[in-house]
Amino acid sequence: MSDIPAKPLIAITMGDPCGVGPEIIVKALQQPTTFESCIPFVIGDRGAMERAIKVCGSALMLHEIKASEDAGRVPAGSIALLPLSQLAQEDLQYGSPTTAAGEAVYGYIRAAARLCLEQKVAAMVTAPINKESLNRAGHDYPGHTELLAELCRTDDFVMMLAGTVLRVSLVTIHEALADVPALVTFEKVLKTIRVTRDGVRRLTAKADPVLAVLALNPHCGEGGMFGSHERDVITPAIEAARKEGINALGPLSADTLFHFAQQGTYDGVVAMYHDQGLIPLKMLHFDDGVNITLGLPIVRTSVDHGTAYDLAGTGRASEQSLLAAISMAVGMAGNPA
Ligand SMILES: NC(=O)C1=CN([C@@H]2O[C@H](COP(=O)(O)OP(=O)(O)OC[C@H]3O[C@@H](n4cnc5c(N)ncnc54)[C@H](O)[C@@H]3O)[C@@H](O)[C@H]2O)C=CC1
Ligand SMILES: NCC(=O)COP(=O)(O)O
Repeated sequence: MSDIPAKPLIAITMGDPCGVGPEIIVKALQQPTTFESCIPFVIGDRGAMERAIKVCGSALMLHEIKASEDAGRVPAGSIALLPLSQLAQEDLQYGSPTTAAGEAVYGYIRAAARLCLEQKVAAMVTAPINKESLNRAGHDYPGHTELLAELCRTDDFVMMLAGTVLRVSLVTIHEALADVPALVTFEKVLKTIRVTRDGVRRLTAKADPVLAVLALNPHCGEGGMFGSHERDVITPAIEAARKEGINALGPLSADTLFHFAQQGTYDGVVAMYHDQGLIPLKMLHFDDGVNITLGLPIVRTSVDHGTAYDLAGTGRASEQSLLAAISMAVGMAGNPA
């Protein structure tokens, strides 16, 4: 029997205390509509959240809770906060994350994942972190995605960014461009197609979504003149996926594909590397884009942007992507895989 109440409990991790995370959380939780579909609470730091409330000129109060199940009992007009750190002033300097901040951030993510795995909350939504400070604190992960995959003990995870029109998943994520070709293997392409198909089914309720699989090289390698990944790796992976009944098409040239994808021709796009997929995604969906980790046994969504140090402390960062991430998490939690 799960402890999750009728309205889903959503754990929001505060992210880097030196970035815009705390502010966009306050701005999102200021909107009464956020509470219509879920019970959100924040896992983070009191000092950072109090400062964010001031920065945003908000009338919200902080209400500390001791356990996730208390989140539904906080008075209206409050933010439920599960405090997991007590950072010092020097760890709260905008734009200058410290090792202590990196350690705190790690604690928020771990705690949220554990609550999801124990089914005490329906989903976790993450505010942006600084990956360098996470690593400086001794946690050697390129981002939330890989950390969560390890906590959930799975290798079959995929990063997808989704907006109202485009959904793009990535075969390789945070890798130096020079390393990408060696990492685009038959197994990784096939796994990404499979996990993307399952994810798109869950997001769209379409039984047989159409997936466009991108080439790695210009003009799909131009018959081998500009590379052989299309012939040797990507086409065989698409063929294997099609034999499994997955409606995957390609390889398709990345330069033209997004023109058609933005017209709604495909239900999902499988890109070979980070910027190939995320530049068009953010061109179209910077405001409403959501980062989703597919393939986990838990629901995790996130904003599509980073710590935005240039805006931290101004109250000007947009909360739209966080609102979309909360809404997506609520939808996914109500529509199990
Ligand atoms: N999910 C996560 O935890 C993510 C973390 N990052 C981390 O964030 C840090 C900074 O990364 P950047 O590449 O500079 O990307 P960034 O997204 O932080 O900033 C890029 C540009 O977008 C603007 N921007 C970002 N969020 C905004 C918002 N909510 N409203 C209005 N404008 C916004 C910034 O002001 C900046 O001009 C890095 O340490 C990176 O690893 C980046 C992406 C996702
Ligand atoms: N570019 C997307 C990104 O950096 C998000 O990474 P993660 O922290 O969600 O793994």
